[in-house]
Amino acid sequence: MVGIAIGTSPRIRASGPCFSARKSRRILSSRIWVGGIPIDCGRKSTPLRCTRAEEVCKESTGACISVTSTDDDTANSIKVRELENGNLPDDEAAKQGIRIRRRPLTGPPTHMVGPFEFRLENEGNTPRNILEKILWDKDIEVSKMKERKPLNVLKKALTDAPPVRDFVGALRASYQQTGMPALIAEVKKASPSRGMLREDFDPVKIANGYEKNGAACLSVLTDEKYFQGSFENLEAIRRAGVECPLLCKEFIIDAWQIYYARSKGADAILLIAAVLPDLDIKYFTKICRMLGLAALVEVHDEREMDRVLGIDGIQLIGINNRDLETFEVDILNTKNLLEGKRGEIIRQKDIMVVGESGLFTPNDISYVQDAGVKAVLVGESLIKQDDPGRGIAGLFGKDISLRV
Ligand SMILES: O=P(O)(O)OC[C@@H](O)[C@@H](O)c1c[nH]c2ccccc12
Repeated sequence: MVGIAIGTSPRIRASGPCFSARKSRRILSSRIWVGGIPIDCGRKSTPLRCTRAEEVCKESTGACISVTSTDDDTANSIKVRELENGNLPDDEAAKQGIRIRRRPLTGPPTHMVGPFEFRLENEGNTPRNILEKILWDKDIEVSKMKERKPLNVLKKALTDAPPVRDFVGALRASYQQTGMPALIAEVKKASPSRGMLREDFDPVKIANGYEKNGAACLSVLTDEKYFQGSFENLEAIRRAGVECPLLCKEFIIDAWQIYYARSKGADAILLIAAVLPDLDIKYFTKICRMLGLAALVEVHDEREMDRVLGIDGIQLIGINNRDLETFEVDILNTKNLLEGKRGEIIRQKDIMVVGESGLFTPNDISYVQDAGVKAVLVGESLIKQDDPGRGIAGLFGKDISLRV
């Protein structure tokens, strides 16, 4: 049985993962059990399992700890079960067809015991594919960032953020004016699937070139480790006076990241259905609405599309032609997912669909347009050109810039 305390109580007791905290609700130490062996993880917090209830708690406390009510209510008993078996969120995700595990089930493979580093690799702590690896690293990165800037501090910084721009409005306006899919042009230096895309990478220059040549919106990669992007790039582009609304291209797994993106000038964020269960998508889109941000909800297969179509209030769906687990690209995917009943629902709901990835030629653009997309997200084929901005006319087969 697990005893958990909240509010002014200083102690949290748990069987299984064990956390202790003091009044400030900052983690002092954590101990995990690996195969029955207790391992102290030191004073700094290791990534903790964060569930919906905790996100809500963190929203108000700005702290990252695993707490819940002492009341013996339903929420509490769910929480207790989570702590006991340690993998309820993944079970929930699995029911929705999500194969990606958000964190190593048995903790990270490396542990320090005294001066020695031990690597205990097993099925539960070895990522099964690149997407899983990215997310496990992201989880650690985000918990460190949150320690440095808790949510309550971050929220205050929002007042200094540049005003939000209408991302969906800009896409719709461009589509209407040009009769071609609106372009979200991506500022992307490298990717795990394609390696280095552009050595001489000047994000502001590239962004200006895109804007001048007819992009409706821009997408800026902010992940450093795998895409060599950064939040500095996002901020710099906004500060340089680029008017196109900006999508923060990040692996969002925590509400905190949405506030952070906004504080850095984002007008839209990406939510990946292959990673996020429905509850997260609902919760994150709610936060987006609160902050005035657009959410581009990305799907890759029929099941993800059906899940997302079942969620109210989604305005923007991206169909990724690239499978993020295998990196296979097939633009047929866009067509398949828009056929029949799904296409009808999308039209009824007036959802704007964005065709993403693997678009290189005017033929590709008309192919996805015929399939029903009203916007496209393009990175590689533009960024690799000598002049990425001027590459736009080549991609569309005509000049789509209407700006003087
Ligand atoms: O460079 P491409 O093939 O034109 O793809 C752009 C964009 O679709 C791709 O970067 C992307 C789509 N969804 C993502 C999720 C995470 C990182 C990157 C992506």
